[in-house]
Amino acid sequence: MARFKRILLKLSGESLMGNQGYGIDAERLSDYARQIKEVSEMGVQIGIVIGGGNIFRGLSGSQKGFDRVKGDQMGMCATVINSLALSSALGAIGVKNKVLTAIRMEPIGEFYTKWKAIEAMEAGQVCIFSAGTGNPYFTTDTGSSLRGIEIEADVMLKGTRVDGIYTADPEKDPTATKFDEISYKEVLSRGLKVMDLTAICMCQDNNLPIYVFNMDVVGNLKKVMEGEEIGTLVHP
Ligand SMILES: Nc1ncnc2c1ncn2[C@@H]1O[C@H](COP(=O)(O)OP(=O)(O)OP(=O)(O)O)[C@@H](O)[C@H]1O
Ligand SMILES: O=c1ccn([C@@H]2O[C@H](COP(=O)(O)O)[C@@H](O)[C@H]2O)c(=O)[nH]1
Repeated sequence: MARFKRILLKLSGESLMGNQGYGIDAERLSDYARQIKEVSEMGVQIGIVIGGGNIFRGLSGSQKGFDRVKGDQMGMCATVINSLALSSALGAIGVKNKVLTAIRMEPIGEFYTKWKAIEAMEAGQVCIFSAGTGNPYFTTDTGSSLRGIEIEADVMLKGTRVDGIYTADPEKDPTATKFDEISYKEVLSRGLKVMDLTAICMCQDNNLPIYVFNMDVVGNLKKVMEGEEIGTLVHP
């Protein structure tokens, strides 16, 4: 029996690079697809948002002279590329799925509405929400909180490359210690940077719990759904 009925899974674009340092690592992509299949077979309704950090981020672009809005539009297109890659990997192993886009771009994906997404998820299809919120100056973390709230997910699972939230960035500070659970308020007051603050605030305001875990370890997504405490829960 799965711990949650409907989830919003946020996947890291950066993690999709695997060890190759750029683009999409085929092995990492198929590991993600197999993990998603396992959970879909448990009867869980799944919505997914995938980042674009392996391809382009508007903020880094603007530091190199790109117009910020155009840079963010490039970043949103990057999330569409990753979404199509994930859709293809899921399709290859028999997982029915649908790419929905926050910006009209048929026939690449259908234009997102909450009702289309819910209908598809209830019919057993995995929904991949691409192009973030459709607006510049946001990130896919915020896109995830937005879609998670809209589709009335039970939880937003942030599948990343660290195994939870720490007192400081564990990739930079080896003395950082992990929280098993933490309140939204404390994430905000400590300025913890595992997710952007807009996303945390939206989840707080709309009572959407967040669970941060390491998606790069195969089998972890199923463990989370089975109730194993392998990450960090953010709640009121
Ligand atoms: N206090 C903290 N606890 C845990 N992780 C932290 C913390 N502060 C910063 N981080 C960093 O947050 C990162 C989150 O990475 P992730 O790639 O999932 O984010 P992202 O920027 O949303 O990626 P993308 O944009 O590519 O989707 C981790 O790599 C981790 O090093
Ligand atoms: O709602 C959104 C979501 C994303 N963007 C742009 O895309 C990139 C990639 O997303 P990440 O969350 O950083 O992986 C982001 O940096 C923005 O430039 C956006 O503009 N609006």
